[in-house]
Amino acid sequence: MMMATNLVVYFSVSGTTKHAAETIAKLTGADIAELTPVEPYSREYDEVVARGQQEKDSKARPAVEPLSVNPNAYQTIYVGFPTWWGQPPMVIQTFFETSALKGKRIIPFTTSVTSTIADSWPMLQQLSQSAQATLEPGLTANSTTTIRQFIQ
Ligand SMILES: Cc1cc2nc3c(=O)[nH]c(=O)nc-3n(C[C@H](O)[C@H](O)[C@H](O)COP(=O)(O)O)c2cc1C
Repeated sequence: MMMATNLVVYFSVSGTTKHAAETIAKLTGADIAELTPVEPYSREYDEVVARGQQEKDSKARPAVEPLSVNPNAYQTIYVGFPTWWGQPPMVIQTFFETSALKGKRIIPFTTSVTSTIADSWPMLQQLSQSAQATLEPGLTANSTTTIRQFIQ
């Protein structure tokens, strides 16, 4: 079996980013891997908000389980996350800092209510620079139509 050269890595709490990630993987023929925190997030919205806020304020790096694939085997990595307070959740920082991403193309995507991928750009730029990865224009993946247009 030929290995895909693209990988979709995503973090999702309530399933919206998971759905977007699956759509991107299907349209691009990419492999897909979920970024899973060692300590799962609650299903209760208020608890997610409280934990997310605490992690953001303390600049936490929540531990994540090893990915089901080795990102090093791919050239292009789509990295997806829900926007939390106008930026990526801190597990995305964990991912960038604990993966060997040197020389990789990173295409970020986010789901949100109103925020766009541009809001997350400063943090993504900083993380990509530190990882010596190339940050490519990404997308706000709130609809299948937008995803289709981007992939075309
Ligand atoms: C802790 C928290 C913070 C959020 N902050 C924002 C925000 O700043 N901007 C926005 O548009 N949506 C915000 N949202 C909404 C989520 O980005 C949106 O519901 C997202 O699609 C959820 O993705 P998921 O189902 O993959 O977890 C926030 C949600 C949570 C739980």
